[in-house]
Amino acid sequence: MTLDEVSVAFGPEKRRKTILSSLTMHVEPGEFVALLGPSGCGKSTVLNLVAGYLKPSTGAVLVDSKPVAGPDPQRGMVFQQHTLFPWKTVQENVEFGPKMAGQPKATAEATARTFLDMVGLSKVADHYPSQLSGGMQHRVEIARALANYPGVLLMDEPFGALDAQTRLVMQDGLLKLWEQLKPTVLFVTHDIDEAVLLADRILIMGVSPGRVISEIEVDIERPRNVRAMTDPRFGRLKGQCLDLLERESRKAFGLQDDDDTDDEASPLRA
Ligand SMILES: Nc1ncnc2c1ncn2[C@@H]1O[C@H](COP(=O)(O)OP(=O)(O)OP(=O)(O)O)[C@@H](O)[C@H]1O
Repeated sequence: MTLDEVSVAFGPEKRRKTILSSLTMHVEPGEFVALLGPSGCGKSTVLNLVAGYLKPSTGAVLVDSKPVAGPDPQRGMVFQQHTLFPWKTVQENVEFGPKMAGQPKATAEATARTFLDMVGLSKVADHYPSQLSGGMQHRVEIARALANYPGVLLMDEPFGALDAQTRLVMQDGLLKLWEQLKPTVLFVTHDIDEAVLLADRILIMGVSPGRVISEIEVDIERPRNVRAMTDPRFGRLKGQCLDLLERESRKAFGLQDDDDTDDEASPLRA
């Protein structure tokens, strides 16, 4: 997946606001990349571009070396808010995509069962979304996206609304699913721990206009689980992310940078 010199601007000509400018990033097939950045820097906009919900004002968005022309089930999106069909059961929600893709009824049902099993929800297949907890609904969302066997999984703060415990379970589950299926993942989060735990690489975005300002390789071996958080490298990587994000967040809020006089020590110089 490649975004090449992408810019996005919204609004009428006189009050046009540039959201992304000359943004370039490349994600290898099967790579797990997290996007971190201050609120409003354009993380969701990047996902919307790759999903095909939005076209760049300039530049190119390529998946499998082809320009993204519009939404495609091969690029599955999982949001923070729930988007399940409330009138369909869990099973029906998950088999919807395979059926729309033309799978025979029995095959679509089997595909849905496979993915519900993977996310540990076979027992509630005949429940309606309203009968499930928030965490369970998220697992259905993930099963629904995966049931299309997407090459690319786009996740927009998928666990942002969950309590800390449920979040750990979901992160562990996602690590396992990713190991099994190896989709390319672009994962937006505000949570530094989550980014370090899950990603192969973290892209830090800056504001005004949004662009990638730095990238951090996560050199903690896989397969991983939540215990990776106790690895000494985890703390070091977290510190690097914090330094970069703190500076960008101050900028986003229009605050003076404490380190302006000490540029040599700035992590941005690394
Ligand atoms: N359709 C639109 N029309 C006008 N402005 C938009 C539109 N979509 C996004 N924006 C603006 O683009 C900027 C970036 O939004 P985006 O949601 O991509 O940021 P983000 O980094 O994901 O933010 P957050 O972390 O708060 O979710 C914001 O200032 C937002 O108001």
